[in-house]
Amino acid sequence: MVAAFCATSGPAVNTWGCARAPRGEWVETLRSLRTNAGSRRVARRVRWCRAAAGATAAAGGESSAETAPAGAPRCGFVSFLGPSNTGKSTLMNALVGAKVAIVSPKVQTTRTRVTGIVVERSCNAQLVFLDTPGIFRAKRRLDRAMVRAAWQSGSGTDMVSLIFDGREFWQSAGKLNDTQQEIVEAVATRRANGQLKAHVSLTVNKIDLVPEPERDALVSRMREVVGGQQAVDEVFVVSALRGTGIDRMRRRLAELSPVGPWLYPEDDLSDMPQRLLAAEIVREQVFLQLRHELPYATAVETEEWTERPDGSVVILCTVLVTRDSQKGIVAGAKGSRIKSIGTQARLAMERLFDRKVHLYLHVKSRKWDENPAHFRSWGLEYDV
Ligand SMILES: Nc1nc2c(ncn2[C@@H]2O[C@H](COP(=O)(O)OP(=O)(O)OP(=O)(O)O)[C@@H](O)[C@H]2O)c(=O)[nH]1
Repeated sequence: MVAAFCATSGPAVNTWGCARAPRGEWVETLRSLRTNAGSRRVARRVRWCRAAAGATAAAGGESSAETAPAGAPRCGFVSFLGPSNTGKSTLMNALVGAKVAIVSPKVQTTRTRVTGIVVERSCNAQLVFLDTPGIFRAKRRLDRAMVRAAWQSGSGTDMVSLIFDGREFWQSAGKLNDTQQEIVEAVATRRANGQLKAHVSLTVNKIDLVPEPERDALVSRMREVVGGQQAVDEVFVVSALRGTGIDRMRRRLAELSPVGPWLYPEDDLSDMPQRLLAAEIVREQVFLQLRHELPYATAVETEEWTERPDGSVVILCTVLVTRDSQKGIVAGAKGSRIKSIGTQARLAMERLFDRKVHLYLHVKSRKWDENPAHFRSWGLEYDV
């Protein structure tokens, strides 16, 4: 039994709040490139991109930055690492100036590595951000795969930024929680034994949720507990949601980027394939609209993508749950919820793809979480 719903095209609305209009060339580039290679492939991919572009500068940020001739182009890869729900995706969207990663108040929203690309003119630098799944104590197979992908994403990038929640740190009276502690210790160990050569920064996010008079003391305390463990080179204090500290952070990361040619066309915002972006947009709406009713193992895949002569596109996405009984939760009474998910997702797609979209949604039950092919399609490893 399949529940189906079609959201036909209406007037495009800016539900994404993009700071920069998406462009046709971007969509073309998205089609021709795939980012979500397995996590071990991140380092290889960075090297391959550099070799393909004829770059000569070595990764490692600061040293090459110091010796660079003024005005030389730079290109830096930055990966984010942090506990769930600390605002990594929101931060990447803020740095890129466009919505390329989905965001929800639910933990573990990000399942795969998402790339965001931006040019920082002041340094003639292109920055490529890798947003990763949050780190948490993983028991289930999908969770384990996500956490593994997050840990591995730092290998081979020029910079790693640990994203911690400032309010949480403030509420715990200046103590790191277990996950933060684990991350700091792992980074310090990897740096000490030479496994991690990247520049490491700590980003204290959600500073808007910390009362103003307390902020300086909080950041000093964070520097103390983290810097004292030889884990980080620099601290950024930001509110990704409000945009505070974002320009400064982007500029500094650009200054630290190695000298070398840009690896993507100037207007590119991401190199995720369109089909994957479409599925992510639907998944965001499923997360936002189901909230606490969301079945754990919900996934979305794009089954069809058909271009029409009038320039519009027909997209068929399937929302996958693992049990028949969960289909009704996603569909809602008389299909009202899936209809609303479809409407919001379509509007977001029209904004992002800059064209009319006819979106069809199906809800199916399938044991997708036991299928290695699904994991691979998201760049995750399947363990047995
Ligand atoms: N007040 C406030 N909220 C924020 C800020 N940054 C992110 N948030 C909120 O925090 C929640 C989680 O944000 P995400 O960007 O999805 O967090 P994430 O770290 O990518 O989450 P995972 O995918 O679970 O790892 C969302 O509700 C955001 O709106 C911030 O600077 N201030």
